[in-house]
Amino acid sequence: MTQSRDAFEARLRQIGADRYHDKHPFHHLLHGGGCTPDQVRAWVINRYYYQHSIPMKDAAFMSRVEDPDLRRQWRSRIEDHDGTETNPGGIRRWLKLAEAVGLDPEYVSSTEGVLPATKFAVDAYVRFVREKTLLEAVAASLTELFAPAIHKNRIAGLLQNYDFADDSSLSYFQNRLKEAPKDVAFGLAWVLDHADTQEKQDAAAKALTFKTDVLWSQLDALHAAYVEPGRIPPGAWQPGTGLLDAKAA
Ligand SMILES: O=C(O)c1cc(C(=O)O)c2c(n1)C(=O)C(=O)c1cc(C(=O)O)[nH]c1-2
Repeated sequence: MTQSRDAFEARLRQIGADRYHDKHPFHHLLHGGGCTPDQVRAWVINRYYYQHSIPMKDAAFMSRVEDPDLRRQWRSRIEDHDGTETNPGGIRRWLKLAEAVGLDPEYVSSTEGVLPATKFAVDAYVRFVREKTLLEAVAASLTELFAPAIHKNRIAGLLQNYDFADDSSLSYFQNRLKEAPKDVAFGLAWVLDHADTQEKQDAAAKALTFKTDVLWSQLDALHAAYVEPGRIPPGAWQPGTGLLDAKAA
């Protein structure tokens, strides 16, 4: 049976409550101050791959949209990450964080050393958005409903626990707190408007579930490689490499 708008929204929110990556042990370690400097670096290197792929995902989405009003709404997402003449954009802000934790931003932006599972998961998200219906693509972006809470926790946890954390190094997250709410309000309303049959509601819920898997599996890979059991796959980043100091020396 097709759910009411409110019941369907509650179903989507429950997916986040059950499966969002704020529950992953790696995030508890990171936000609680339990990560070593190298574990923080590994997170920054791998998460960069997500950041660099998000605008490509949004461009893939826009390339399939025929409605100029929807494209107009969507394109600010690309500018938020890639920047404009007046805004450095999220990718540059992420590289500031990379420098603050002692990484060479050129190394990080080369995406060498990214874990294979990170690439598989993130590339699967871009492919999903390229190939599935527009409804499924927008529904997959709705994990951002749950992101402001994790960004707030992260800012507070990093400021409290790590010397590298300050307004400049954490500017990526401060900005997302301003940018994400408008995106997600639009995306949620669009999904609620367009998922008007049971079949479409099921497909949207499945897309959001898929996206929680994309996020969770990245942290599983990070945890296995750099925390427990510490099995770094061939070709992935080795602590002691890709550092700023090495470049200065
Ligand atoms: O730090 C996080 O936990 C987190 C999660 C997510 C998300 O839920 O997909 C995004 C972001 N951050 C983020 O910064 C971001 O720009 C973003 C874009 C998207 C998307 O799917 O279009 N998700 C996310």
